[in-house]
Amino acid sequence: MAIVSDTLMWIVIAVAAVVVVALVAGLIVARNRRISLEREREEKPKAGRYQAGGGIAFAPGGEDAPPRHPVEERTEADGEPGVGDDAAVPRDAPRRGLVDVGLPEEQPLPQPRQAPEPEVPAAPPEPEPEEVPSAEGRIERLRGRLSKSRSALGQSLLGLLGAGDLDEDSWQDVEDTLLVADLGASTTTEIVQRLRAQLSARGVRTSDDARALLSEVLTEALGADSDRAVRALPHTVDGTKQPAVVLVAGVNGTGKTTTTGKLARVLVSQGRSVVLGAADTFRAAAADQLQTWSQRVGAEVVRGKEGADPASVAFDAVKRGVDAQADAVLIDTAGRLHTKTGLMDELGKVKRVVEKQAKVDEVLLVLDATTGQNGLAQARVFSEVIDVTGIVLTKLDGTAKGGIVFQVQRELGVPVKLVGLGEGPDDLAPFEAAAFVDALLD
Ligand SMILES: Nc1nc2c(ncn2[C@@H]2O[C@H](COP(=O)(O)OP(=O)(O)OP(=O)(O)O)[C@@H](O)[C@H]2O)c(=O)[nH]1
Repeated sequence: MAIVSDTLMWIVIAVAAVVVVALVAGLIVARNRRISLEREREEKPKAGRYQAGGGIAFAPGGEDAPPRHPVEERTEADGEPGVGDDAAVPRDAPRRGLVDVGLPEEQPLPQPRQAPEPEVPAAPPEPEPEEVPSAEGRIERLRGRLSKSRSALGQSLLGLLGAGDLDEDSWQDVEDTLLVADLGASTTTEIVQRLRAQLSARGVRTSDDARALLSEVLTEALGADSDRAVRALPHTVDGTKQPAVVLVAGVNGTGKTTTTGKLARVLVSQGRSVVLGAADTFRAAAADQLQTWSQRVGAEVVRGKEGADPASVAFDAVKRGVDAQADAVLIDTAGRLHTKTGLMDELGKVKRVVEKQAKVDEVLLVLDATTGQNGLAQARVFSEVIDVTGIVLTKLDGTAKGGIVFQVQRELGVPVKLVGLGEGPDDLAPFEAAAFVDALLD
């Protein structure tokens, strides 16, 4: 009897031990599973091979954060969710699911006024910013205005290349065409070499092929991806808003004042506040001309007495811009021959004096496209004195020498940022390599 009860007791103990072991093992497995799931969840966002396709878009701070998933801004037009979307309800679905939206806090109803407020004299109406055509519109204009350059460069090149196999004489003609259009010797040699290599490699036979090749080679020679943004927007220094300072320089009559006025017009039309500095104190008419522009576009102008030190006028303009928290200060300087050392020194001084209180963000050298090779000599000297950051090529509407763009950029390493296409207030366009080449070849 005792033996039977002992055996029973051992069986019970063994079963209990097996149950305890099974429970512990089960707990450990369950715990491990949970941990591994959490790890998986932690590691997901690393997305190892993810490569962003485009640059980060920035916007000025201080604005209300947009809703996290603004349905109306989703780009999927075909009902498929895009990258980054949650399981989006397609645009064309009859009903969207529930979306959490923030409700505006209850506002107290406006109380009727007890007593009429004292009358405040009405402020004079703000001058309406004049409407400025879009960049696309300007490029269209560029197409139209470049007719002369077109016949000189694009059409002759297309005629030559589209003719099929080229002999040495024909290549000589291609070279001459590029030289006549002011592309300069080194750019011409480089372009011809590339054309020769590609023409046979690609087996170019039709005029469409020739056009595509020419367009590619010329666009590349212009540096399609150069940074051509004009630094004319404000920035912050030690928490304080600083206007962008733009210095406009060049030889006499290239179009500095006109370009300064046109640029101010574009900025003001985009809601920017602009102070113009009339640092051309040689010619009273120049300051008057800038003042007229300022009235026309709704910008403030700072000018000195005739014959005043241009550096001090420029200094005052920047000071005014800083004090008034303007967005940009555009300083128009007097025309000067690059060969006159004294005048070039004076220009260097203007920049140095301005920099005592604010960095000069953009130094625009205005070149007259009709002056061809001479423009290059000017650009070199100006660049040495004031460290040019961008070129404005004016009067492209009246020249067959648009090719100077290639040379200036190549030799100075400074991008052409703007082009002048006429005397009108809207005849200033951004320079875009592909569009420019298109305009040459169309
Ligand atoms: N066709 C054409 N004319 C232009 C263009 N830009 C300026 N002009 C004209 O060129 C002339 C000289 O322009 P300004 O702006 O006075 O030149 P500036 O460089 O300020 O002259 P200075 O102060 O004397 O050195 C004016 O008649 C302008 O209307 C352009 O892109 N195309």
